[in-house]
Amino acid sequence: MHVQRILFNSRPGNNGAPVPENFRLEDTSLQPDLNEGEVLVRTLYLSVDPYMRCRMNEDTGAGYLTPWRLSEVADGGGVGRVEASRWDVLAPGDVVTGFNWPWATHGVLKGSALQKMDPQLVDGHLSHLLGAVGLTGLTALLGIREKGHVTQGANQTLVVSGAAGACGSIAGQVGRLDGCSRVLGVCGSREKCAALVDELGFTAAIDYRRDDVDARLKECCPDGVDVYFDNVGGAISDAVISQMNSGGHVVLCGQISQYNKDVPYPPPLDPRTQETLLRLGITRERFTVLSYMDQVDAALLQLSTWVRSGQLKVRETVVDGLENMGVAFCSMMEGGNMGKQIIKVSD
Ligand SMILES: NC(=O)C1=CN([C@@H]2O[C@H](COP(=O)(O)OP(=O)(O)OC[C@H]3O[C@@H](n4cnc5c(N)ncnc54)[C@H](OP(=O)(O)O)[C@@H]3O)[C@@H](O)[C@H]2O)C=CC1
Ligand SMILES: CCCCCC(=O)/C=C/[C@H]1[C@H](O)CC(=O)[C@@H]1CCCCCCC(=O)O
Repeated sequence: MHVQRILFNSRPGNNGAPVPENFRLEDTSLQPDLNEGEVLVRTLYLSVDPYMRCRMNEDTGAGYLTPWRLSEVADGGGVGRVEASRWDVLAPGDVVTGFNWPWATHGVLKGSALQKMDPQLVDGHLSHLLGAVGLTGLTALLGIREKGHVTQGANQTLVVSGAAGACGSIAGQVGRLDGCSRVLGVCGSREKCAALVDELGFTAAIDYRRDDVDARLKECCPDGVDVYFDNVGGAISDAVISQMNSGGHVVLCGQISQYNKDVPYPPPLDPRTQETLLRLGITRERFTVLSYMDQVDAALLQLSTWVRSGQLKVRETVVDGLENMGVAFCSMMEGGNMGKQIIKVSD
C-alpha cells in the first residue's frame, strides 16, 4: 500500500532553533502483511510537543528520551484507527493511541505498545486524546495535584507560565477548579492574554513580550505567589519565583525557553533564584507525567467529565496534512499555537 511518512532529515545543532527542513516527506510503500502481535493502523492525528526538540539532538539530555536517528521516520504521540490486527486485544475499527507513533499515514505497530481508547471519553473529538483528555491534560492535572499542594479554601495564588499552550491552558483551569482563588497566566501575545481571561477563566494574564513582567506580577498578585506551574524556565521563572511566598511550591513541568540551548535538563538555575528557593523553603520538584501512569484511568475520567460538562475549556491549533509536521513543530516552538498543537492526518 502507498504511504507517506516524515523522515528526520538533519539536526539543528544543540544550540539553535529548528527549521522545517530538519524534516522531509517521503512517498513509499508499506507491506501490510502482519506478523503475530502486530496491528495495521491508519493515523488520524499526531501530537506536536516541545520535548521533540530534545530528540533532535544526538544526546537528548534526558534519560527517558531517545534521539531521533537521521533518515529514519520521526515518531511521537499519535491516535488512529485499527485497520487489521493480529493482536488479540485489538480489532478493526478500534481507536488506539501510542507514544511512539510513526509520523506516517499508516503504520504497522506492535499491539502491546498501543492503548485502546473509548471515543465516548471525548465525545468523538479524537484529537482530545492527545490533548486535554490525553497526556497534556494528565500533565496539568497530576502536576497540580502531585506537586502543587493546592488546597480548597486556602486563598492561594497560582501563576502558570506557557499559560496559553497545551499544558498551561489546562493547568490554570485545574488550579481554579481545585480551589486557587487567583490564577495568573504568562504568555506571548495580547490575543492569548485575552483568551485566557475571557474564555478560560484566568483572573489575569501577562504578555511577557510586551509587558513589564515584574510590575504586572506585583499588580496582579498583591498577596504574592503560592504555587507556580513552570512550563518555560529562564527569565520568566526567575521573575515569578522572586515574588513567591515562603513555603510555596514550584511545579517543574518543563523549561521550553532553554530547549534550543546546549544545557542539560533541567537547566541550571540562576544563583539568585536558587538562593530564594532555599531561603523561603520553596519546593521545586521535577514532575514527569510518565511516573504517574497508575493514576491515568481516574485522571482521564476526571478530565473527560470536566470537558463534557463545560467546566474545562479546550483550545487546539489543528493543522491539516502530514506534510506540515515540520512547519507546525517549528511554529509551536515559537508560540504559533493556542492550546494543543495537533496535525490532522486523515478523517
Ligand atoms: N513534565 C511532563 O511530564 C511534561 C512536560 N511538558 C512540558 O510542558 C511545557 C509545555 O508543553 P506543551 O503544553 O506541550 O507546549 P505548548 O502548547 O505550551 O507550546 C509551547 C509554548 O511555549 C511558549 N514558548 C516558546 N518559547 C518560549 C520562551 N522562550 N519563553 C516563554 N515561552 C515560550 C510558546 O507560547 P508563547 O506564545 O506564550 O511564547 C509556545 O506556544 C514544555 O516545557 C514541555 O516540555 C509537556 C508535557 C509533559
Ligand atoms: C528533556 C525535556 C523534557 C521536558 C519535560 C517534557 O516535556 C516531558 C515530556 C514527556 C512527558 O512525560 C510525556 C510525554 O509525552 C513526553 C515524553 C514522551 C516519551 C516518549 C518516548 C520517546 C522515545 O522513544 O524517546
